Amino acid sequence: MTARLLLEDGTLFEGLHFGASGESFGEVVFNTGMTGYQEVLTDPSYYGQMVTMTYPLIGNYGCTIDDLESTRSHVRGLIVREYEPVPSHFKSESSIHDFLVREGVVAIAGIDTRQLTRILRVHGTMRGVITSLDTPLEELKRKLLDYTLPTDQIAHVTTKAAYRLPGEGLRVVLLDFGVKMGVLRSLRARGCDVVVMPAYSTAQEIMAWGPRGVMMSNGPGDPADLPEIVDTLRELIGRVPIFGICMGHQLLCLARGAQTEKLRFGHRGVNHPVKDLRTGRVYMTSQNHGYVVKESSLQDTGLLLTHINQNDGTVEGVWLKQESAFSVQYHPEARPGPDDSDALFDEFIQLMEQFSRGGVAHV
Ligand SMILES: NC(=O)CC[C@H](N)C(=O)O
Repeated sequence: MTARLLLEDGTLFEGLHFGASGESFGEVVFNTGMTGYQEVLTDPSYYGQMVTMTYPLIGNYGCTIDDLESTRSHVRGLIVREYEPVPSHFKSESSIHDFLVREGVVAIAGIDTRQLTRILRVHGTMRGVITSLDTPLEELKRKLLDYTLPTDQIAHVTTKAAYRLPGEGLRVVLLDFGVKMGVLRSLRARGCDVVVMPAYSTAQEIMAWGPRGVMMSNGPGDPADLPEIVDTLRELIGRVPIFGICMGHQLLCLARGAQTEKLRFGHRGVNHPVKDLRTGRVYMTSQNHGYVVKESSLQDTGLLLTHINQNDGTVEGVWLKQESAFSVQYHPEARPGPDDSDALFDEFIQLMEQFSRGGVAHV
């Protein structure tokens, strides 16, 4: 069975169909991880995107409940060089094909993913459509040009109601913009009493839980589309320690008056080198973002630049010392990816403890 991938610049790839049948539109992005396809498929930050994996063989170790980053898949499509229908791993519970069928994700294999990635690197991420149907090419082109990328992604992935994951340790409110299980796991591994709250919770609702700290999660879409959340954050900064990851980092910076912009092709993969400017150490990090904080806009915001990307020099972390808030553009929860930066969660715990010793009232 064949499938086609059409890009908005008119490039057409013909390949083999696998996964769910149908026609699916989204923003085409690439991920450079050798492994981690299931975490990518279930990371809510990919909501509305179609992902091509640059590693040429996908599906060889199958799928397992242990590798889920949320309860379902959020990508609009998967594009691979070769997919393996018969997985080989002791933990595998299903093939990637069966997983994609269950999740309704249309996929295409057998195309030159290096060529596709080069197109995206040169011209930037763009809209695309994967189809297993016989739609005439001209009609497909028209439909693709009519397709607009969503702007309300967070509404689709945030929790509808607050819920608590009880723990013996410090209470943390986690603002859910599309949280990955890895972030929750990292907090719970440190005993935190986690309250997960909807993205649009007010500062009053958040502080009513008496949190010792607020964690702001990863999430899909453009942070500049979320002015109400930025206003809420502005109210929280300085009242309670804050730790932001990826979308959470971008929102913290916006709340201090910095700006974000879209990268041409983003950072998605598990081997992005990041330098901690405070120590000079370089860490391998897991990343998934298309937007970035503009370094020039950090001036006069009080945000201290703490981390930069070694590949392109972009902002990877900031610190608000007086206000006990910090954030990183990358993923210390490392799902998938290296856990070099796991200690950031310990820093958050220390920050919350210090803040309490400072005797500052939370509410
Ligand atoms: N993983 C994330 O939180 C991504 C943040 C934002 N959606 C971006 O693409 O930059």
